[in-house]
Amino acid sequence: MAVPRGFKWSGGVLDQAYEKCGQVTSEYAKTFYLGTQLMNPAQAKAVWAVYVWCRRTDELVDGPNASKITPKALDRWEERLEALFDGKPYDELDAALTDTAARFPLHIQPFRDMIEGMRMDLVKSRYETFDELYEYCYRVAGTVALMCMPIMGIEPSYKGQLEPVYRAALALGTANQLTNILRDVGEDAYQRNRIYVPLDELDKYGISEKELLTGLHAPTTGSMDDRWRNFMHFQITRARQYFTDAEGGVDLLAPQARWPVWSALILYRQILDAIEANDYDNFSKRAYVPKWRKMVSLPVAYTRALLPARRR
Ligand SMILES: CC(C)=CCC/C(C)=C/CC/C(C)=C/CC/C(C)=C/[C@@H]1[C@@H](COP(=O)(O)OP(=O)(O)O)[C@]1(C)CC/C=C(\C)CC/C=C(\C)CCC=C(C)C
Ligand SMILES: [Mn+2]
Repeated sequence: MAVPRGFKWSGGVLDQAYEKCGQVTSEYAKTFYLGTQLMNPAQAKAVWAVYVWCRRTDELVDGPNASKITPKALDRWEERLEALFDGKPYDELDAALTDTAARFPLHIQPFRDMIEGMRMDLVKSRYETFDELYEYCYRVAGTVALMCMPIMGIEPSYKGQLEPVYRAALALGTANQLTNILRDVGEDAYQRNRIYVPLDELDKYGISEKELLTGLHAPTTGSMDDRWRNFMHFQITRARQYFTDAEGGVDLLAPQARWPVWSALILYRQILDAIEANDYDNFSKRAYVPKWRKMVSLPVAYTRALLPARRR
């Protein structure tokens, strides 16, 4: 709900707004939420505010009202973004992000870029090449890394270039989104007529667009077609490479950010293992990481966060 002109966002109202952001994060993204528990309270609240803005942005094109969303609605959402960075939030959840942007050196551009990624979803349902897909991954996921970096911070004793750290951060966003895409191939094709995997790569493996839209089970056995297995093996190898590229940057983050980021990295990467374990059937099965495996991964992530690479 919009607030009256001139309303002052302060104290209790802001506390409530952040509390709501925390609730939404814990409900929709338990692992991210858990990760924020190791940060100091100001950082945790800031990540919740960013999370909620990202979730609301994604909901515009993927949520229950998605079929009614027009480019105009995204223009309006972008105006709200500009206003909230200008200190004039529209509602209390926006106000939490306004406050976050005043406390941390957030830049507005990754937020704008994410909206641009959602605009792509409104008009584009096929990607010809990996370069095109990479651009989409940057917009909807690499941007998340850029939004979070100023909140998480860099290891204080690190005196090197920032570029490798940011490269690693972008790699993690890309890896996560490629993983999302590989997990959801069937759902995206059947329910949304969307194909994110590059068409020229499908073609290289002798797979047509039409086959992908109907599912690639072998007609006699019902198991996966070998062309699809080989194609998926290639896609998974590339996604794993992005996770590996991200690893090098985690030790360069401020100590309290390392555990959450290792957790996100290790847990998301396991979705790729789960796709393999399903014999690459991402048409009739949804790859997921069981709760017990998540629980085992958290101490592993913690140990990695404590031990820099050279002592691991
Ligand atoms: C040096 C180094 C490695 C630094 C780390 C930098 C960093 C913090 C990277 C985080 C990268 C990250 C978590 C990316 C999220 C990617 C993602 C899941 C994007 C989703 C897009 C669209 O997906 P789709 O519609 O295909 O999928 P669904 O079926 O809808 O899931 C998004 C949904 C875009 C919106 C993103 C979010 C809602 C998640 C935002 C998350 C945070 C702000 C929390 C990050 C916090 C921690 C602790 C990592
Ligand atoms: Mn989505």
